[in-house]
Amino acid sequence: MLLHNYFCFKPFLFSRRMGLLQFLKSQFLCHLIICYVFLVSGLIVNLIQICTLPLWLVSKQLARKINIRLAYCIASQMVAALEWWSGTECTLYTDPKSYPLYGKENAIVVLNHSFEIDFLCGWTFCERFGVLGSSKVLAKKELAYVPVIGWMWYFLEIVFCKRKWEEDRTTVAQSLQKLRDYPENYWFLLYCEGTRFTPKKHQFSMQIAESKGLPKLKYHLLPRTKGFYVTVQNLRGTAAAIYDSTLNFRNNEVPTLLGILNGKKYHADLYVRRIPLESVPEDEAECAAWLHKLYQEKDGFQEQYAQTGRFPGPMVSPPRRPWSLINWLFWSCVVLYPLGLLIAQLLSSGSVLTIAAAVVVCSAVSVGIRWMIGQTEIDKSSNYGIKPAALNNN
Ligand SMILES: CC/C=C\C/C=C\C/C=C\C/C=C\C/C=C\C/C=C\CCC(=O)SCCNC(=O)CCNC(=O)[C@H](O)C(C)(C)COP(=O)(O)OP(=O)(O)OC[C@H]1O[C@@H](n2cnc3c(N)ncnc32)[C@H](O)[C@@H]1OP(=O)(O)O
Ligand SMILES: CCCCCCCCCCCCCCCCCC(=O)OC[C@@H](O)COP(=O)(O)O
Repeated sequence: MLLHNYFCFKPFLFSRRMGLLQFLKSQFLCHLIICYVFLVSGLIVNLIQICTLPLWLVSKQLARKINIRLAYCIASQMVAALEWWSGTECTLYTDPKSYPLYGKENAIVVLNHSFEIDFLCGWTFCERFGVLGSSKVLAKKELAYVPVIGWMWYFLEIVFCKRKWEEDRTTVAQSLQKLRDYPENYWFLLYCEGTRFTPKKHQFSMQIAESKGLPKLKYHLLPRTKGFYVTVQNLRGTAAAIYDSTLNFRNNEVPTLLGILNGKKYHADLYVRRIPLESVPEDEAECAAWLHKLYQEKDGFQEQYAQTGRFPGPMVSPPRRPWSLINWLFWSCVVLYPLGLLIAQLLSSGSVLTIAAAVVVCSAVSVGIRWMIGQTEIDKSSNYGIKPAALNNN
């Protein structure tokens, strides 16, 4: 019961209308198994990643390629939860001429930051275009300490920022420079809004827009331009294009990671415009103005979505691939078999103390996973964007 409460699941009554599969998907035991597989396999992968450290000295490119595959083992489990467990559908609106280039070039992705699972939908598109293991992001430093994902990112050369420009201006540029000779195609994700959308942050950022004489945005926070400028400047000649991406969900749904774990099916729509990198101005002020204009256009696309339920342009649904599921099944076999043996041994031992110790460990793991899921929740979002930078409590 205690474990159940940690996951805040709604009280559940089996109704005839609900299929057996849906019933199973809502069961705490299933969630526990999925989370156990994710956590234990993730920690094993983290350990293997540490073992690749000496290889970096001998062959950096080989070490990177191995780490791309190891990162895939972790990230694709979350993608499998979205596309195979919850059955969430992902539709792409894009120009058919750009479509063949996706996954075949390095690109900087500019995405709105309004949903708890926007990063997971991003990952799902990465998976479908074959760049999941190598995908990158400009992430807040706090995420580097999240077990499994944050630790994996260290080996993937993810670019971290403190969201304090005085400190970030050199570290971010240095990290970006290192990506210039990356051996495989990657998408570099940039949430220019810098934090997740909340009404309070929106109100605050629109005051800033007003003070700068910029038009107000209805669906976005005012974009931060410095990270965008430094990314474009440092990846010029390496990244071919900006993928201006605007995400929304059908039926005004508010998707969550807990919803995905509960097997809830959502429908994501992503509008992507491919903009050649050469068309982004080199001058800093012009580049900032270019980004502000981009966000005004993005706001227009969201308005159109709100009015009509669709984005401009033709629709395609890039097919889901079996690899994320195969990867999950592989890791399940690896980590569930020893667990089964351990449980059988525990029960046959009949020792109350050992069984109590197992329950305590199990509860601790549940609390740990619940904390990790909490990192994705908007109501636990930082104060960034509602206070002067000096007072930020990230
Ligand atoms: C075909 C398919 C296509 C696409 C598929 C989609 C996606 C897939 C791609 C890849 C997937 C990869 C990975 C995904 C996995 C996981 C990702 C998960 C999470 C990570 C996300 C984060 O951590 S977001 C937070 C960190 N990132 C950022 O903050 C980036 C943006 N920020 C910046 O660029 C900042 O400039 C900075 C961080 C570099 C520096 O921060 P600082 O606070 O010092 O900022 P500034 O100096 O810029 O701030 C002051 C200026 O900002 C103006 N402003 C606007 N609003 C405010 C406000 N509310 N408060 C204060 N100031 C504000 C202000 O006026 C200043 O303006 P100036 O004109 O003076 O610059
Ligand atoms: C297989 C499925 C297993 C499911 C259970 C496992 C749960 C693991 C959860 C791992 C979470 C990792 C966090 C990565 C991404 C968080 C993205 C995010 O949205 O970060 C917020 C920042 O952008 C801005 O921060 P704020 O200033 O809004 O604060």
